[in-house]
Amino acid sequence: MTAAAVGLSHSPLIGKNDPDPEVLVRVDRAVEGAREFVRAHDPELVVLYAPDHYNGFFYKEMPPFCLATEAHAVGDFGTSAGPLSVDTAAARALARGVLDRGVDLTVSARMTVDHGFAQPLEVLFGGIDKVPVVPVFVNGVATPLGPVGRVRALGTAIGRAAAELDRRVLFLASGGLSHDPPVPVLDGAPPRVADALIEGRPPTPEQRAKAEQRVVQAGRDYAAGSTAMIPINPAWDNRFLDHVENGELAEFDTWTVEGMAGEGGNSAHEVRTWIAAFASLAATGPYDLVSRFYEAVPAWIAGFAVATAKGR
Ligand SMILES: O=C(O)/C=C/c1cccc(O)c1O
Ligand SMILES: [Fe+2]
Repeated sequence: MTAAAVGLSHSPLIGKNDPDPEVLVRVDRAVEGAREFVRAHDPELVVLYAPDHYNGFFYKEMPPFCLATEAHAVGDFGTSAGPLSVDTAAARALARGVLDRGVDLTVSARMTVDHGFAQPLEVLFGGIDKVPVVPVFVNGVATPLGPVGRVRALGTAIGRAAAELDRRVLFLASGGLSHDPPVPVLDGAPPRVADALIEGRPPTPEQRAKAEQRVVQAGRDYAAGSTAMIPINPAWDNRFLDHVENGELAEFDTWTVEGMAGEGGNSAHEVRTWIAAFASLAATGPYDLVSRFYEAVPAWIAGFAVATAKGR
């Protein structure tokens, strides 16, 4: 089996609240490098690990992970709406393989996903329906969260199961690194907000537009430094990338939920997608990092990273 991995930060503020042109040039160059890497790998299957931001998963039932045998995107923040081209047979095989290896997994036969899934597919493949994909939701937003070691176990089990498919696979992670966007929190939320987070009633277009405008404004405030949000933490982000580069994934088992939020902000847990993807690649054999890019981009509320790796 030939396997590769890409880690890619997402931000719904890309194109809506952009940083200085020289930052954009550096990011674009890194993203184009990832596109070339993916083109050269020419994956027959993409296993996409991404979080959700209360568009598909709600507190009525909030699984730590969920693998989809079918999925459609809501089209938030201007990303595409509609079905992803899920490889249902491969998804079922991976779900079976994960459960057989003793890792509990929720399966969805109709998963709703947001920009966390749609953006990396658009950026790397030109659309949400261009490549056979198995979407895997990894909760990185809605506390309480379990130990990071369980994410690594999930990624390892998926990697081993994927190896049995005997296809060229790309493990793709969407999210992170350090960042603290104004995603609502259930704890202490006013009853109307709590009800929305629990029940997940679809917002009206007006409600969605208002919520998205709030995030855009937060990006402006973050960039201006006039905010109480936890700052982007380049030292923490680079420590994270060092461990990924060196294949020291077991190190993340010692990281705590509280420590990660304290150092990297409440959405730093999105790095769980990276841990899952690189654990999947590591489960197929030793890997080498091919490229690594990092830049703190407050306008996007993102410790923005792009990394590519392939099995030896
Ligand atoms: O409000 C949301 O749905 C998400 C916002 C956001 C902002 C910046 C970086 C991210 O990873 C996000 O999900
Ligand atoms: Fe996010």
